[in-house]
Amino acid sequence: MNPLTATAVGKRYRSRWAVRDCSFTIPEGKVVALVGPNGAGKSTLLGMAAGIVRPTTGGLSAFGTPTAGRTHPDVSYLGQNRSLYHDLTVRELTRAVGSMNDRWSTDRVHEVLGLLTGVDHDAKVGTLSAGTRTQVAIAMALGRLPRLLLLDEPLSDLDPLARDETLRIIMTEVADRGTTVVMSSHLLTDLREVCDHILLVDEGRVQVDGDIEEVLARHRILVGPAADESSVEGTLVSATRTARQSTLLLREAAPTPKGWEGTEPDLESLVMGYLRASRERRR
Ligand SMILES: Nc1ncnc2c1ncn2[C@@H]1O[C@H](COP(=O)(O)OP(=O)(O)OP(=O)(O)O)[C@@H](O)[C@H]1O
Repeated sequence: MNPLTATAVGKRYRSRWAVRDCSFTIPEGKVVALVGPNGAGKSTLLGMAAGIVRPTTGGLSAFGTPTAGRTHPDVSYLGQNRSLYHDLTVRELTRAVGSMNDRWSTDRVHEVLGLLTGVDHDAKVGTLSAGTRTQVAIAMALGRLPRLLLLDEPLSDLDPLARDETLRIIMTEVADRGTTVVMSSHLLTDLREVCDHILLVDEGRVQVDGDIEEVLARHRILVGPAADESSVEGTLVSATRTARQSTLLLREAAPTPKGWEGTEPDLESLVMGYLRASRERRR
């Protein structure tokens, strides 16, 4: 059973669609980079996957069960607001969250916290830095022993060292337990380290969905003379142009024409190309 399947799912807030007609399947054991510009619908999608946001149309299912209205027992979700009890100490929080979950491992929480630098178990959660709070929240999410972990911008308020620690914890979780992870972030270099699947959304719709290596191999960056774009074949995603030179991101490009230089994009240039296209469309 796939950890997550979306079938024509949509969410409308008043007259505006935040997510529209999204269909995709996340295969088991994948680490998925959920990327897209601000306001693309990433948090809304994750909220629906966690059963916290109710879809307007279509639906999502986790391990074959519709997610609307409740979080599947095999799913852990870390929202952007982190939702922790600030008046409890880390130790008390671990006990409190444990008492709310049927399946729970305090040992797993301690194991994760033990890998992090300087988390004081007797400190009140509200006194921790935002970055440490995020790490504590990830430890709580892992304490539920999830088979699917949904993380909404888990790296956003972490310094480089804390980001590295957190990515290692996620990688260890995937390697040891085969957990499927869907993680939204704008930090593409960090995502590239851990993710093997990309889901790129823009204006609420899925633009790119697939294994990162395969997706990159389906795209080309061509650099060549601005006056000679007619010789280029393929689906143009976006372009940057100067008076003399064009840089094009293409999908399903034909062989590189004479006078042009063709390379496979890296994740950053691929996503940048799609974001640029999105900005152009909005203009
Ligand atoms: N509770 C809400 N009520 C009304 N509109 C909302 C609500 N939540 C999200 N939206 C709108 O839905 C759209 C998608 O928002 P969402 O937060 O899902 O995007 P995002 O891709 O996560 O953005 P970011 O990268 O900035 O976090 C935005 O236009 C946002 O303003």
